Amino acid sequence: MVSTSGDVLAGPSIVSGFREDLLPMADIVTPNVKEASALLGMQVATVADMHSAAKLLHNLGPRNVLVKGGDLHDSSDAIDIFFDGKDFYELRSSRVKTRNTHGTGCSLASCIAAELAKGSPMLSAVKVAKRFIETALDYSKDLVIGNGPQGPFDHLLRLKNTSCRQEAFNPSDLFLYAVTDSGMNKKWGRSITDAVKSAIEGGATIIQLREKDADTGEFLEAAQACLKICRPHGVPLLVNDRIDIALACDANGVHVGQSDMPARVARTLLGPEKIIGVSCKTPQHAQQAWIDGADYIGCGGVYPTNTKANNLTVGLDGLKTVCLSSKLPVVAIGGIGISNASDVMRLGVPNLKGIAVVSALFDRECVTTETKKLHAVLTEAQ
Ligand SMILES: Cc1ncc(COP(=O)(O)OP(=O)(O)O)c(N)n1
Ligand SMILES: Cc1ncsc1CCOP(=O)(O)O
Repeated sequence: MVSTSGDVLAGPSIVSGFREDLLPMADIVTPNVKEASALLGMQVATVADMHSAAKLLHNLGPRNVLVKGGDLHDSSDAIDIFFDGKDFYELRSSRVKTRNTHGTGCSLASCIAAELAKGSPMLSAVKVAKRFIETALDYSKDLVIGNGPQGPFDHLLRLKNTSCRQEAFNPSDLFLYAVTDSGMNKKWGRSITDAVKSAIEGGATIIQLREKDADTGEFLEAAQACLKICRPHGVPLLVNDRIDIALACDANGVHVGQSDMPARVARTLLGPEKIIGVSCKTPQHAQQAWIDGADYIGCGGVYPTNTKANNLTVGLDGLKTVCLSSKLPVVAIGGIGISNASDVMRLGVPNLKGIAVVSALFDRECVTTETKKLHAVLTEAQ
């Protein structure tokens, strides 16, 4: 109805057609703030207005409403308000600085439709679409095409040669998740790079650097060296807690806890392509992680552990409850090793994708041997 550039594309008769005929039939309506203003005859200029507009538009009949706030430039994030008639969700993505925004609304709506056709629930479809648009905007932000105030963005990025870009997150990478510990490596007289090399040799599918004692310079150097080991094997490397280190070395992503940098802020800082994991002990944590744009959650301690002091044990029941409430893939953590890994994997919840382990790999003499053994147990339990 009103393009991102502000051009009015539909006159009054079309607006009333929308209100009276189309909206009552729609599963979702996705107006930008100018379109919401035109449909409702009110000014929609703040996030609070977007909430009111979503509710008023919902009263016109569509099952779901997404009011898009990309044109509200006073926020550093692009904030959209999703309303399903019951709950409001504030969906954020980082604002990509570019003039190439022509076609974003149509692409977002098409992407939602495609996700729905694949069987996704509405809110998941909206979230996937929003991430896709953010990625495409970032991908095409520097294109120079035409002379107008706005340029087109390139939504065919996935069809192009993207070898220089990071691979999308694959939940099956969570299968055997090795989390390093500087104290344990010191105890066994090995460097962090040797520890990572050995874990990969044994079959670890993703690595997290959890270096609680390292100072910043030392941590960065270790992360850079570990990346050189991980990349050729296609094993993602995540950094525990330290968004700055992940950014500085261009790691694949981060893992954050409930008292660390919120995942929503981490997403803004890291952009759409990096992997973000969040520690969750409750369904509420899991719901928030999903809203905040995380890629997976780590749930535990499943069993008591000496590796993390004062850590609450949630047990297999707690793990199952979190998995069942989570829309994101889950990796179990805490006290897991060869003797109990199959009990965890046989929990019977499809989004439980693997186990994350510290001491069962690194508080051992031979990391490669222990990783191989654990890999075999997991494979058997699949
Ligand atoms: C995969 C995974 N899950 C959970 C954690 C725990 O993270 P956090 O709660 O931030 O605690 P610390 O690791 O920082 O002590 C994790 N690291 N990895
Ligand atoms: C970091 C962390 N978060 C929850 S439990 C835990 C420690 C896991 O270590 P281990 O595998 O040695 O029990």
